[in-house]
Order: sequence, then C-alpha cells, then structure tokens
Amino acid sequence: MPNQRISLPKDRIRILLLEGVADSAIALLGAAGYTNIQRESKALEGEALKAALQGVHLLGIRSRTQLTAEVLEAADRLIAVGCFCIGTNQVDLATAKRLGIPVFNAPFSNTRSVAELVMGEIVMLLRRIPDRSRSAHDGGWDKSATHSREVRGKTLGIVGYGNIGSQLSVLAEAFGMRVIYYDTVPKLGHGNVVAAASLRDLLAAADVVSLHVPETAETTGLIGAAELAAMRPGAILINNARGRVVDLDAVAVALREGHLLGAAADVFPEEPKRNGERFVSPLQGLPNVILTPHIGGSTEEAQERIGEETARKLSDYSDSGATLGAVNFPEVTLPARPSGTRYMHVHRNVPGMLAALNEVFSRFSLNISAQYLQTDPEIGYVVVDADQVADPEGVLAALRQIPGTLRARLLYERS
Ligand SMILES: NC(=O)c1ccc[n+]([C@@H]2O[C@H](COP(=O)([O-])OP(=O)(O)OC[C@H]3O[C@@H](n4cnc5c(N)ncnc54)[C@H](O)[C@@H]3O)[C@@H](O)[C@H]2O)c1
Ligand SMILES: O=C(O)CC[C@@H](O)C(=O)O
Repeated sequence: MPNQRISLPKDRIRILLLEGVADSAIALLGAAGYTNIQRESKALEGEALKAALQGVHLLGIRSRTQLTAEVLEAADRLIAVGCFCIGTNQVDLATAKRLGIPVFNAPFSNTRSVAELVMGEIVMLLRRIPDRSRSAHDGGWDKSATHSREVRGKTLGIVGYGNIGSQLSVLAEAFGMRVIYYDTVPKLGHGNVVAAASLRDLLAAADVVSLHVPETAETTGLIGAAELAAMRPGAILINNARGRVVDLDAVAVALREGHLLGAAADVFPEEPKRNGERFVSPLQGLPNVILTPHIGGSTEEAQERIGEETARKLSDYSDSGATLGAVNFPEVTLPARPSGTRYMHVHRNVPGMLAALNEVFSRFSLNISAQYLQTDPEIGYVVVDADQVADPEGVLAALRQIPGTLRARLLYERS
C-alpha cells in the first residue's frame, strides 16, 4: 500500500444511519474502513433531527425522515445522503443539489418484494380473505362463494410501468391475468401486456388497479373521487406506491357504497414515525381491506441488498468522488489512482468554470492526469487528479475561492 493520507481520516468521518438500516450496510462500511458509525432504529424530525445531524458527514435514511430545506441547510458537515429505499420524495433534492450534496438510493433492490406482495394481495382480495380470516379468528364460519373470484382471466391495470410495475406484470401474466398499463412515458411492455391510451381507459377496463408511480406534484391526488367513479363496479384498488397519490376519504366512500369490492394500502399520507406510534386511517374497519404498515419492500432479502448497495454508493463517493447512481447530481466516476492527489469541485454551471479550475492547477505547477466534468442545467461536478502531491491545502483554498463554487474537497493524496 503506498503512503496514503486522506483529506479527512476515515475514523473522523461521522456516519449516522436512521430508521433501522440493515446490518449489511454496517458490514460494508466497516470493510471500507469506516468506524465512526451511529445507527438508530427510529426516524427523527424537527429540532431533534437538526441536532443529530451536527457534525455528521454521511447520512442514511429510509422513507420516514423528512430532509427539508431547513434541515439540510442546518447540517453543518453533511457531504452525502443515502436513501436506503427506492423513493426519494422525502428529501428536498433541489436544495441538496444547491448545497452540493448528492443523494443516492437503491433503485431496484426491493422491487421484487413489492411485486410479490401485490400478487398476494390480489389473490386475497379477490377471494375476500381479509373478512373471512377476521371472522374465523372470532369464531365465525363464512363458507360461501359469493364475490369470491379466481385471478385467472381478470384484467390487472398497472399505473406506472417502471421497475415494480413491469416486474408485477410478469408475475400477473404467470397467474393468467390479462395486463394493461398506463405510463406517462413510452415503455417496453413485457409479455402480452398492452398500453392503455389514458388513465381513464385503464380505470374503465381493469378488475384490479395497482399503483406504482413515484410521489411527484403530478401524481399527488392522482386517484380521487372522479377516478374511483371511473373504475368498474366491483373493482379492487391497490396502493403500494405513496400515500399522497390516493384520496383515502374518497376510497372509503367507494368501499362503503360497494362501488369498490376491496382495497389494499401499504402507504399513507401520514405515517407513524416509529413502531408502536398510533396509526389512524379512514380505511380502518372497512370490509375487504388489507392495511399494511409500509412494508412492501421490507423483506430480509431486500433490506440486505439495499443496505449493501446504498452503503457502497456512500463509501464510493466519500472515497473517490464517484456519483454514479446519484438522483440529483451529475454522474461522474473515475477509477482511484495509486498516487497523486484527487480533488472534487461542485459549482454553479456558469461559463468559464473549467478554465478557472485549470488555472488553479497550473498556478500550483500541478500536472492534471485525469479530469472528469459533468454538468446539468444548474450545477457542474468535476473530479480532478493531479500527478503530484504539492500543497493540497493551498490548492483547496484556491479552488474554494473560484466564484460560483458550491463545494471543494481533497478526496485523497497518495505518494
Ligand atoms: N411500499 C413500499 O414499500 C415501496 C417500495 C418500493 C417503492 N415504492 C414506491 O413505488 C414507486 C415506484 O417504484 P419503481 O421502482 O417502480 O419506480 P420507477 O421509477 O421504476 O417507475 C415509476 C414509473 O411511474 C411512471 N410515472 C410517473 N408519473 C406518472 C404518472 N403521472 N402517470 C403514470 N405513470 C407515471 C414513470 O414513468 C415510471 O415508469 C417508488 O417511487 C416508491 O415511491 C414503495
Ligand atoms: O424502507 C422504507 O422505509 C421505504 C420503502 C419503500 O417505500 C421505498 O421507497 O423503497
């Protein structure tokens, strides 16, 4: 191993992991040399979150921790965020970018788990199992075929044909379902699936509607009273996407009136922050409804994969500046070099930035051996390797003085 000095020794890089991130994350970060790791089982909010973030360099969260602009701006040392899940709507991504903080996630490590849960729910709801199971637990005996149906031959309408939607379509076809989908962008349909021309067309044709869109301004309130009325009488609605996509009060009315024959919801507009906190929903107590506590992706297999994938992205970024897989940042990756110095620089995307950066290296008589710049409309991110190890503190100070600089760090120096 060559003589190596890192800008900040790994044992001084503070890592905070909230919401019960899996052991695989700790194992990966430990193997990468990070020892200063604090793991908490719960989500934090407000002042408690801000206080906990003081001095933290790398933060890991799941879906419950809300990283608002105020929280991000108060985090004095934060260099990257890892969402140990798929959704990133809990993070103010634009603010994180403006502060030079890349946000990573695990885009398909729990895809299969969600798709399997939905298949199970379709079978259970078409057979009215929730009510019969509850009745049997209470000593009842409801042996009738009324409103109990096979899955085979029914039409599944998938809203959002991305990773989960398309995985679900494969499973559903294997069960003999006819599958249609609606997505706002053109998609390659697997098997025999057919694209619906509009959301309304899908709602009018499906026996079961399953939602798999992200939470965005466009998808908030996507399914309200009008959309429910457009669904077939006796249809079933399943939401394992995000709570705000559906108007739950309207779903409760549709269930009470018998227009919908069943529903499953794994996600809710307001979710408890920790296990044991009271959960309230307008769907509680309604017939043929499955309510689950946001566990669509919560299998041991998925959590282990997510822990490893997201932790690797955080350690790669901290070690070498790689932003591959960042959801709010230009993607840059350069193989680490055995010797020399590596700097990263995040800046507003204004003309002349590369010239200004190169002038700094030339001023310090440093030979640039590799350089990788990527920009998006707002920011630029560059990783620069210099052959020599000379006055890194001076170089860093000069880089930070370039107008438009959001962040600069020395990633390593090796001789
Ligand atoms: N319940 C859980 O535990 C759980 C687990 C994983 C993911 N999720 C949620 O599921 C969502 C989907 O996950 P994914 O991995 O399939 O994401 P994805 O990005 O692969 O797919 C989302 C799809 O939705 C489409 N879309 C976006 N806006 C739309 C609109 N208005 N109408 C129709 N389609 C639209 C996109 O084009 C894309 O194809 C995630 O964003 C997350 O919020 C929940
Ligand atoms: O694990 C979680 O908290 C969220 C799971 C899921 O909603 C996701 O976005 O991956």
